[in-house]
Amino acid sequence: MLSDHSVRLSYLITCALVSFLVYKFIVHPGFISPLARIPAAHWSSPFCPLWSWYIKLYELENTTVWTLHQTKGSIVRIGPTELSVNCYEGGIKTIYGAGFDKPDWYFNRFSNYGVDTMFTMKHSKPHAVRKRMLSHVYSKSTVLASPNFRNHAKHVLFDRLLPLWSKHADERVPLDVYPLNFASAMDMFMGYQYGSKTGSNLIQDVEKRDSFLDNFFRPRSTIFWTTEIPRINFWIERFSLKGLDNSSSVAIKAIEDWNLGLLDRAEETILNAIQGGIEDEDRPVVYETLRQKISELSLPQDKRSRLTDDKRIVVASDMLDHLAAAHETSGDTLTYLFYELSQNLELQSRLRAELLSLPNSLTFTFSVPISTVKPPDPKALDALPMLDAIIHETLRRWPSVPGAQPRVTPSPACTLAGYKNIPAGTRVQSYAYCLHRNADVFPDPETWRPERWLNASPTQLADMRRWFWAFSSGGRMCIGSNIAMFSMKHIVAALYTNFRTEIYEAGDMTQGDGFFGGPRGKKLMLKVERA
Ligand code: HEM
Repeated sequence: MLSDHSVRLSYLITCALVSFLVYKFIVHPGFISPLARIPAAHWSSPFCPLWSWYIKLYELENTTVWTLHQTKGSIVRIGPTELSVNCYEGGIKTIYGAGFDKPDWYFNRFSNYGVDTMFTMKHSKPHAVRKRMLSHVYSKSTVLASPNFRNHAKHVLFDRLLPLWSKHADERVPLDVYPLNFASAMDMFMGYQYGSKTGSNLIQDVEKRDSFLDNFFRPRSTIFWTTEIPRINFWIERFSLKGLDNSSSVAIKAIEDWNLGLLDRAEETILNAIQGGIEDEDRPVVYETLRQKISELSLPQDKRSRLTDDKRIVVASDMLDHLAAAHETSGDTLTYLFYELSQNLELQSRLRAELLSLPNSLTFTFSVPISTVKPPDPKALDALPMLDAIIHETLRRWPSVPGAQPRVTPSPACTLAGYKNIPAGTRVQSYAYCLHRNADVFPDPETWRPERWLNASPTQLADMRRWFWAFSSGGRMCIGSNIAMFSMKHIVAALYTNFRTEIYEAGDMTQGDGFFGGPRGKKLMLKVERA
């Protein structure tokens, strides 16, 4: 039998515990925390993350958060310690401009081989070291002046892409550009990354393309669990239940192994180059740069040294991240661009006139040997206003990374969107999907209208540039934005110099609601005609 004392003590302990829990999980987050003043997305948001998990799991996040910003203002509390911020001053300028750290979310979702990439690094100091290694190779001046890129782009366009489109035009067979655009973006990028010989040829090798895309997209079905609630997956794996989806692990492993194979071939190219030299086109520009910086070799004396295993994996992890970043984002952008342009023949004619005004236009015929083709001056191509406006408008209306880019507030507390004392450790995020729909900056935001970039006053244009967030902003903004823009410009210029397109059959073109945002229907069949 328990004594009266023990009963009273147990009673007191229970009361204290309940009071503590009520205070910690209800009173403090709902009424005392500085976050309590911020409009809540849902009545439960201050107390538990279930609502936030729900909109993510069911792929409703971007659209729901945008609806909330329209009614509740530029800052909304999505979960107990999770905020969405949709403004420039006190918003993206503070969060991303000041370089708030990244949460584990990035490592959980984007690390390769179990090691960090530049993209997944949490803290700004190690990130800055890695970024310094790569910023030169991805700078606009380097990309525009690169003999590798110039020769490789000519090869991809004139040997692979234009002949394929010509065949569809001549035989009047509709072309599904959805998978092809991933291939075009990938082939363009990987020549710069690993060299023309080692890089992919997914435009022509359809079997490899299908297998790569299947492996690449398969883990998406479990991405919510592995990134938002990784502990659940961890415990399931621990109890030998094989994780939530074993086929995802198999797919990830296949891609990681493929990338290691490419990396080893690029390594051989560098080691062999000491004897025979190396063609510009075959130089693995990005790989060679990072390999050299990571291994701290001082070429050419140490050119024969191989990377140690741990350094090889560090380089491989970043290389895989870059090729993944390059093909999906640019592929989706090209698909939406073709979708919009194919509904506007008049704009196609204006674009074609601009492209044909280049001193060396990208005109293609089967009878002209590729060795005699002189591609346009990179700076002249880059400066074409209509081409630039069409790509910018596509990235605005259909940003291929529309979703949340989470960061963690620093210590001491900060002010966001006019709300003071936001505690350290709060997850804060903005969405290109929402920023790009600000009607004060982009009137009639749902309409794809490239002219808005051409006709804006200098003040409007400055405002549009501040709110244009397709590549993010600040120290963690996309390092590949220049090569992405330049690759897409080459592809669009080559195709619309030579062809006219109309939609033959489109799948559901509604944008996927996640971090990435490709068309849900995964199909865009075009009718292609010679211009
Ligand atoms: C249309 C094409 C592209 C778009 C729209 C795009 C968009 C973005 C965005 C929004 C971010 C920031 C994401 C975040 O912080 O959550 C980012 C980061 C990044 N992107 Fe891209 N990207 C594109 C192409 C590329 C290409 C071609 C590369 C190849 C190098 C690349 C490599 C990266 C890397 C390495 C980061 C991480 C940067 C860092 O943390 O410092 N991206 N990209």
